[in-house]
Amino acid sequence: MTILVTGGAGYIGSHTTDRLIEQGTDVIVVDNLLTGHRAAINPKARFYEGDVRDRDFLEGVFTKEKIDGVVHFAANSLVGESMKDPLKYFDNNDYGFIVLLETMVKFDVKKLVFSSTAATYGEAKEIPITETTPQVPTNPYGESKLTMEKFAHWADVAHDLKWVALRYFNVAGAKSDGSIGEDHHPETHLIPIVLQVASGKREKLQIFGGDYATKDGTNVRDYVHVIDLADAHIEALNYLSEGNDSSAFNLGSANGFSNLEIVEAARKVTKQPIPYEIADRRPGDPSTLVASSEKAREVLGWKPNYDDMESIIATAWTWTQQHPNGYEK
Ligand SMILES: NC(=O)c1ccc[n+]([C@@H]2O[C@H](COP(=O)([O-])OP(=O)(O)OC[C@H]3O[C@@H](n4cnc5c(N)ncnc54)[C@H](O)[C@@H]3O)[C@@H](O)[C@H]2O)c1
Ligand SMILES: O=c1ccn([C@@H]2O[C@H](COP(=O)(O)OP(=O)(O)O[C@H]3O[C@H](CO)[C@@H](O)[C@H](O)[C@H]3O)[C@@H](O)[C@H]2O)c(=O)[nH]1
Repeated sequence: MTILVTGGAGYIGSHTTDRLIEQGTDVIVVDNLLTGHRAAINPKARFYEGDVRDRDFLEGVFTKEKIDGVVHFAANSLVGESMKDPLKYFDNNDYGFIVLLETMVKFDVKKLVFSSTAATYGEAKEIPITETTPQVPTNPYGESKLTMEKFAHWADVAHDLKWVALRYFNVAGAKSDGSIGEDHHPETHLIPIVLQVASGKREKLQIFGGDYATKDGTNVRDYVHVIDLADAHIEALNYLSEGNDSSAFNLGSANGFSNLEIVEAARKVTKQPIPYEIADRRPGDPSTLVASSEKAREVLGWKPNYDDMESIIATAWTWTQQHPNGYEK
C-alpha cells in the first residue's frame, strides 16, 4: 500500500510517517516546510516539497505516484494565531483541503484520514466530550477544521470518498528514542515551553489565565501521546480498507490535566523548579477539553499505551535534552 502523508515533516506527521514505515507501508510525504523540518522525515519516505494548495504540484505528485490513500496533516493549527489572522486559517486549512479533495476525486483515490481537533467543540456543555457533543468552535482554527469535516461529508455523498476525521485532543511527547520530536518556531504549546523553562532556555512560564471555572483556575486539557496518535491513523486506514463508512473519532485519554498540574508533573520528571507566573487569559481558549475516546477504542480497536502524564512528558524531555535546538544543527 502506498500512502500520501501531507504535512509529514511536521510534529504529528513525522511520527505517523515513521510508524507507517516501521509497519512496512510505502510512504510519500508532501510538505511545504513552513513549520515542518526536512530532517524529521524518515529517509525511507519519498519527499515532495510543495504546497497542497498548488494544484499543479499536487496533481504532479498524484500522476507520478500510485496513491492508495491519504493521511492529511498539512494545516495551520494555533488557536491564538487564528484569533489574530483568521483568513490565513481558512485559506490554508479549508482551501488546501478543497484542492486535496478535488485531486483525490480526479485520481480516483477513495481513502482519506485527516486531522480534526478538540477545538471544533469549543466550550463544551458536557465533559467528557463525545463525538455527538455539539461542535461550536470558539476560535477560527476550530471553525476551519469543522468546515473540513463538512466538506469531507459532501465529498463522500457525491463522490463516495470515504474518510475518517480524527479529533485529537492535546498531543504531546516524542518517539521514545528521542530521534524525532516537537519543534515549532515560535513554540506556543504548553509542554515544550515548560520543558524549555526546565532546560534553562526560558526564564519562566506564563500561565494564561488563573480564574477559569476549573479545579485550580487554570485551563484543563486532555493529553495524548504522539505515538499512540500515530497508531490511530494506521488503525483508521485499516478501518477504511475494510470498507467501513466515513466517521469521526475523538482521540484523548479521558483524563483532564490543569496547566498547573502539567507544571507539577514536569517538575517531577525533570527535577527542575520551573518557575511560572499567572498571566492574562489567551483569547479563544476554552476552559476545559476532555475527551471520551470510547468510540475509537470500540470501533478502531485503538489502545493507547501511554496512560500517565509523567511518562508522556518523559519522552518529550528525552527529545529536548538530546536536541536542545530542535532540528537545527
Ligand atoms: N499538535 C496538536 O496538539 C494538535 C491537536 C489537534 C489537531 N492537530 C492537527 O494535527 C495536524 C498536525 O499538527 P502538528 O502539531 O504536527 O503541526 P505542524 O505545524 O508541526 O505540522 C504541520 C505540517 O504541515 C506543513 N504544511 C502546512 N501547510 C501546508 C501546505 N499548505 N502545504 C504543504 N504542507 C503544509 C507544515 O510545514 C508542517 O510540516 C494539523 O492539521 C493540526 O491542526 C494538532
Ligand atoms: O505558554 C503557554 C502556552 C500555553 N498555555 C496554556 O496551555 C494550555 C494548552 O495550550 P496549547 O499547548 O497551546 O494547546 P491548545 O491551545 O489547547 O491547542 C492544542 O490542542 C488542540 C486540541 O485540544 C489542537 O487543536 C491545537 O492544534 C493544539 O495547538 C492552554 O490552556 C494555554 O492557554 C499557557 O498557559 N502558557
